[in-house]
Amino acid sequence: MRNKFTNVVENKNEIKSKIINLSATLNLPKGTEAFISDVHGGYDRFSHIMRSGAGNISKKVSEVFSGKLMPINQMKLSCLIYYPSEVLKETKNKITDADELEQWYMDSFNNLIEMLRYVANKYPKSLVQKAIQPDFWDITENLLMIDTNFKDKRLYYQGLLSSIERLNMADDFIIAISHAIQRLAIERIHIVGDIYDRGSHPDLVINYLINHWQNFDIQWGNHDILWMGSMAGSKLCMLNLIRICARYDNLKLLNDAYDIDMTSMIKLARHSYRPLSNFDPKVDLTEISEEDRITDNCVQQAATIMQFKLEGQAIKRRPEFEMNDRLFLDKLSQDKKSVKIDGKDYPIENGCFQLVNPGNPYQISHPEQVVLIDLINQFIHSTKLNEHMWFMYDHGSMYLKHNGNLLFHGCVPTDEQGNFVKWKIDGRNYLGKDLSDYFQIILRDAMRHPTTGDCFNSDVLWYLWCGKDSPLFGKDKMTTFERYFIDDEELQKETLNPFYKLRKKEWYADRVKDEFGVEEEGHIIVGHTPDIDEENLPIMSKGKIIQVNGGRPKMEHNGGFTLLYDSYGMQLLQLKPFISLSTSLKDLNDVILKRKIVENSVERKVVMDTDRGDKIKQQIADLSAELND
Ligand SMILES: O=P(O)(O)OC[C@H]1O[C@](O)(COP(=O)(O)O)[C@@H](O)[C@@H]1O
Ligand SMILES: [Mn+2]
Repeated sequence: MRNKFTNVVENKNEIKSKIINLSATLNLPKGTEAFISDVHGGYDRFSHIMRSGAGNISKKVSEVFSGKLMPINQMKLSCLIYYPSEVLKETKNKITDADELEQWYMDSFNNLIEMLRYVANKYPKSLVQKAIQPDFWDITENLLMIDTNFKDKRLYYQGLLSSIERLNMADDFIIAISHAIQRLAIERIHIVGDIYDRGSHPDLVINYLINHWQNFDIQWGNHDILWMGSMAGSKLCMLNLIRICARYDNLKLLNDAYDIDMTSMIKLARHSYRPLSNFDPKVDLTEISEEDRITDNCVQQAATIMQFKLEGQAIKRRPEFEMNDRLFLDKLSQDKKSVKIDGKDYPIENGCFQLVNPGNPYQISHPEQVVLIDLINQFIHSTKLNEHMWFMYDHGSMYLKHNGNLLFHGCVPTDEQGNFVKWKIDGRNYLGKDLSDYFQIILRDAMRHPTTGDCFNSDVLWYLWCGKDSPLFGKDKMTTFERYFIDDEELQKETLNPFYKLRKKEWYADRVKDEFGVEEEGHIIVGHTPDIDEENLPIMSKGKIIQVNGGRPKMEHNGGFTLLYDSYGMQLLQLKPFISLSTSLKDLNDVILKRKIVENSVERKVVMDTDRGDKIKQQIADLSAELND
């Protein structure tokens, strides 16, 4: 008969076994973290990086199969893991002989299970189970546990595999195992900003994260702010966003992904503007229709002019932003063919100021106002946009401290001497960490209370996009006007904040680390600036600051840099440029061009040394206290 005493003992045993499991987890090797940034809507490339475990899968394949598989077959196995459905389809087309195909399935099963066993050994069983499609868990668990060195077990193992084939589950099983390997190859993914703009599918990047990754975080980039700000009702964020969408032939994205109907804008643009060469979309013009080119071109003009008008109003409303040098519409000559800057006249190339009223140049015309109201209301109310932007908010921050490292997209605004710059706003000075915290509070408030009026929050979010003391922008000015209309490189130049020179100095890196409370061994990991060359190497101040970046789409020499941080240390990976999925499959293209060790751990790092380890230790302490009650 059960009594109270038996229950207490059982309960205590349960607590004890939890403590034992948690303590064992503390000694597992630290999981691999991947840092990537500046995705810029390039979904295919992003998915290619994710599927390859940011380069970690081919590394692990070679660890497991060196000496057993030829390099070309290792590469084939990696590709099967990255793109199981595509490779399966291609293989079935290529191999027509039934026995040969069966052999291929057998080899693939064996190799995949071996890989799964290898990547799973860092995780407790519960996490491995989470990574595997539920209906395949039982079989997978059995296959993982079997030691094929024993003859009986080998027969059992082969039996399982042939039943999978016989029951026509082979393809689904291969796909499920490959996905599980993809997931387990990286424990946590950090996206160091700029998921949005320029590329055509930031929405798919977010959907991918929603569906695939439990473990990731986002540090917002300047471009992400445009999207979150638009949802919060900032018309300036929205106009910049629309201008960039038109500039990269992505207007369709607004309708397809976010149900935002651009008809009113397109009508106004096509009615009031004629195509001009400086507004042609920045894509291969032979790949888009003439209709789309004209629409992109005219919408870009309409959005640009409305942007300059509303910017003028904001600059005048907020003298504390110190952006008077961004006022141009009141400096146009009467015929609008030149502009006076610092007392000098510059000819305007391809002007489009027909909707600018010389008597009141920053005034929005009535037809423009109608379009603005229509669009901003759609942005605020788009269900999908709200879902994605809250997702960005909930998983994101201005900066993050994780496992001893500090992550942010841009910079800490600094003067030439290395002192953090004070930004005076609302009667207070903010600098360094406080400045970033301040922007985060404003963003949260703005998103919670969307409003289309010319409010303070919206103005601050626009400043975060392009103001000189914005930690996400990190440049002295955004020369959009000059770059569209004035053929003068000097005027078009945007100068980086001194942070970017100083970050090569160790003393300065230490100053930033101190400001954010980062420990001695910690690193600072940033994104944002894509220009990597001899002058600007990605590993700075003896590895204290590391630059990751997605590179520019289709750049031939630079596919960007990602960083892996595993139990053995940190490695910076230079990626091959991503051309397209079909090229990668055809050429069996891996992602990595070069690897560079940033740091080797003296001792292999284990979960105990990580933030997750701290949480587990706390859980153990709580359970132990319960035991002693
Ligand atoms: O490449 P585009 O479309 O001309 O955009 C250039 C603008 O983008 C910016 O570089 C900001 O974008 P990034 O954050 O990707 O650098 C501005 O400084 C610049 O004015
Ligand atoms: Mn950026």
